Parts: sequence; structure tokens; C-alpha cells
Amino acid sequence: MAGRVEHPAAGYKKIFETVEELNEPIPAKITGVIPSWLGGSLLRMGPGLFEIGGEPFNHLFDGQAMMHKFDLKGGQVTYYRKFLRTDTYVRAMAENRVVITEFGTAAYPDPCKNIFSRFFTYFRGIEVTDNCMVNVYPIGEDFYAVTESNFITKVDPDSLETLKKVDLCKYLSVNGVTAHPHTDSDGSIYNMGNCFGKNMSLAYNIVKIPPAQSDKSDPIERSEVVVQLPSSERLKPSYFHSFGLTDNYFVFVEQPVKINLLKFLSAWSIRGASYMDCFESNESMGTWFHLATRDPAGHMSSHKFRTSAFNIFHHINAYEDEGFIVVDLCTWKGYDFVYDYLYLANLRQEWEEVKKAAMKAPQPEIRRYVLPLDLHTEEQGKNLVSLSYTTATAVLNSDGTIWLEPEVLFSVPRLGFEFPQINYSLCRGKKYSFAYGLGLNHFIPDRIIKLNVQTKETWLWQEEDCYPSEPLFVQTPGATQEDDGVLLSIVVKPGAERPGLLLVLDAMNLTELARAEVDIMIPVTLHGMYRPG
Ligand SMILES: CCC[C@@H](CCO)COc1cccc([C@H](O)CCN)c1
Ligand SMILES: [Fe+2]
Repeated sequence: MAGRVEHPAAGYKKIFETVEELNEPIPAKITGVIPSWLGGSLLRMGPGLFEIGGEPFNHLFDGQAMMHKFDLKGGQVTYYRKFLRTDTYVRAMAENRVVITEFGTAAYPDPCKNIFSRFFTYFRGIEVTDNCMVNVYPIGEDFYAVTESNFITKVDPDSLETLKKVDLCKYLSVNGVTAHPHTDSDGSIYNMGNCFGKNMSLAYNIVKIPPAQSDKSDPIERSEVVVQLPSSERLKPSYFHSFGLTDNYFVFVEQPVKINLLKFLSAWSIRGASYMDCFESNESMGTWFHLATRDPAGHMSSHKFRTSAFNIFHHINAYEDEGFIVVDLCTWKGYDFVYDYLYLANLRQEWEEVKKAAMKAPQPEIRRYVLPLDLHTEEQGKNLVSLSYTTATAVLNSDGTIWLEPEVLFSVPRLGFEFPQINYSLCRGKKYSFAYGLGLNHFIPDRIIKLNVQTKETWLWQEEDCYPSEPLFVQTPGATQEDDGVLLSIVVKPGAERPGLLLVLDAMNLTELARAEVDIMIPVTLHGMYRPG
């Protein structure tokens, strides 16, 4: 791994700055050769408006949702972007102020309303945000921009128009679902969400949305909760951002970052509280792993996996092998909440301060955990993992819990391997070799890394004063090798004449095949998808 890379000019501040939307696509200047088979759209979500009427948003996840599109067609590339017309955006524009509380920014009661209506607002509780700035993915024939609340936004993937606000509470007993659903080979979509509103059944619900229906009906109307997992602490369910799916199992990692429901469900709007104010760390539970069978769907309550405390946002992949479940994760050591380090004030500091802040944060590590499926009580005290290719261990204790120790696959101080991607259609839930990630240097995205999860070999793409985004893998049509394809990443090069660019890398060795540059800045994007032409 290349040595330390410094950012004294603090060019990264530019990716956290407001930009305008476009009225029509703009052409990009191509250098290099884009593979002729690569024709389609890269769609990505992120924050695009970082303040309203002089009121700044505080957190990385508060900026108003902007949808970005790079179209690749006939060797030409265009770039386009629009703000989503979510309720939160439309109402903020109408009132020129923050109307809806976002993840880390509380909206203040309407100063124009009288004390009585403000008083009654108090008891109505907060209006949940529909600021779908995290990801965009297909459901049936439709496309939805999402955050992690119960509201998802149907969008037109060509015109980037906002089509419809959908409230999942109408179909499912969940308070929200992750922005990282899994898609099964038959087109079914699995997702997971906290459930704490309905009849106080505090749990984690795994939901299934069936594939596109022949009668063209909306698959969401046929979604259902397929299994419910218990919360380790009744009134304090864990926050979670993604989960694992293998051929026969769901994998849920219950981290020690908890949602304080008494705060979250009380009318916290009047106190100027935001979602971030409702989190707290459990300093004693460590981290729990849960397994559930897929068919029939059921929680495996006897498999009580425990390990030391870490934050987990992104599962990389999970697969079954010789009676074990192998689970590869992007972890951050410790129970302090990593999102506490993602306030914009922190990310916009001068480089020396950014580095100082990151010294105190949980440290990132790619880890492999191995979960034994068959547990024989007589084997207490000894390592149950017999896979030849990993040093991860699992030990059954007398209290019936199984203590896990990981194999570390990647560990560089203050260099996070995050926003992980794999050759999803070929490898999801299967034994695999390659993970692609965005390198977070003291939380600043400044490189793209490829990791062979079996050999720990790494590859690197990096360029001075460049800030890339999550690298999406697109397989070469007809390919048989797992890493035969390209990586697509939106890169920002603040000092350049054309500061926004789409980077096309060869996924085998991370060499640059092409770049398509536009003469406008592109703010940070979180997740997205490639839509073949
Ligand atoms: C108290 C936390 C509540 C959970 C939902 C519970 O089902 C998270 O809720 C939000 C609300 C707004 C933006 C987000 C962002 O998606 C986060 C980062 N991806 C999450
Ligand atoms: Fe994510």
C-alpha cells in the first residue's frame, strides 16, 4: 500500500459544497478508450445543497438529495444532475429555511406560527425525512432513491424527475429500511429495518419484495416481513446499515451503537434534537452476530455469536463453505459511533485538524468472521473452525455463546477500505476473491483499492488532489473471470479546469482505461448503480 498521502491544500472541502442542478445534460471530454461494450448510465445519489436560507446543514447525511447521471452511448459521455423534489426539498425551497429535521440537523418550529400551533406541533412529534440522498436501486421495473427512513422516492432514471413519494409503513411494519437491499437471482429483493413503532414489538424485520409481476402490478404492494430477529436490548435496538445474504442464510451483525427509543419516539422536535441525538453506545455488549434461515425463514436463536465491539456499516459479502458461514465486513474498532466523525464541520477542517480528529476515532479494518453452523456441546473450549484457508476462530463457551475472533484481511492505520463493492451478480453469497473499495484517508476519500480477500494482495489507484467515490464494478459481457470488467468512479479534482470526471478503470489491475471530464464541480456521492444501456 502506497505511503502516506497528504492533502495540505485541503481540496477535499470542495466536495462538501453546494452546486446547482442542470437543465440539460452536458458533454464530457473523453481521454483514453472507453470499452465499446460499456453503454449505459451510471446513477448516483448524494447531498447537493448544504445550506438553506443561510441555515447550514451539520452532517454529511443532511444535504438535500441530488441525483447524478453519466450516460455512456456510442463512445460519447454526457453528465446530468437534478435535485429530487422530495417533500423536504420542496418545503425548504418554499419557506427558504430548514423545515424537516434531517439526520444531524434539527428543524426549528416555524417562527411565523403562533405559540399555540407550535405547542401542538410538539405533541405531533417529528415529520420523518424523505431526503433520499443515499442510494438508488431498481424495484421491479421502477427505480427508487432511498435513505433509511420509511419514505422512498420513485424516480425516472432517464429524466431524473421525481415521480412519487412512497411510504413503506403502508405495506410493512418497519420504521425504515436500509439503503443496501440484496437482490436474489430470481429478482426478489430482501431488505431489513428496525421495527419499534407498531405494538412496541421491538425487533429487526427482514422483508422481501417479490420480483416484477407479469401483471405489471407494483411489487411493493406484495412485500412482506419474512423473519423477525430479537433486539439484544428491548428499548434500545442497534442502528444498522446493511446485512448479509447467502444461498440459505441471512446474516445480521448487531453492533453496540444503539437507538435510544425513549428519545427517538418522544416528541423530540421541540427540543431541537435530530436523529444523531438519539444514538448512544453500549459499552458492555460487544458485537453480536445473528443467523436466520431463509427457507423456511427463521431466527437461529441457539447460535449466539459474540465478539469484541466494533462499528459495522458495510457488509462486503458472505458465503457458505463446509458447514461454516464466512462473513467479510468493513469494521471500525470500538463502540464510539463513527458517524460522530462525519459532521461537515469536521470534514471541512484544514488537513492537520482532519488528521488530529481521525487519531481519536475508531480504527478501520477489513475482517473475516467464520460462523460454525453445527454446534456440538461436547466441543466446548476448542476452535470449531476447520476451514483450511482462514485463521478466524469460533469457540463454544459453557454459557452456550460462541466467541468469534476474526482474520484481518486489510488493516492500515486511519485508512478505511469502505463503500465496498464486488462482482455482485456473479459472487453475491458465493465464495469469491475480489473486493473493491474507496480508501478513506482520515475519513477523506482519496484512493481506490482492490483487495484479494483470499490472498490479501492489494492494488491501488490514486492521483494527487483527486477525490474519488465508491468504485462500482461492471462485468465485461460474457466474462468468466470474476474481475474481468471495469470500475466506474466519479472523481473530483478541484484544481483542474474540468474538476468533475468519470473514471473508468480496468478492474483486473486498476489501470486507467479512460476518463470523461466536465467543467463543473461534482459534490460527494454515497452510493449508486450502473444501468446497462
Ligand atoms: C435514529 C436513527 C433512525 C434510523 C432509521 C431507523 O429505522 C436512521 O434514520 C435516518 C434518517 C435520516 C438519514 C439517514 C441516513 O440514511 C444515515 C446514513 N446513511 C438515516
Ligand atoms: Fe452505505
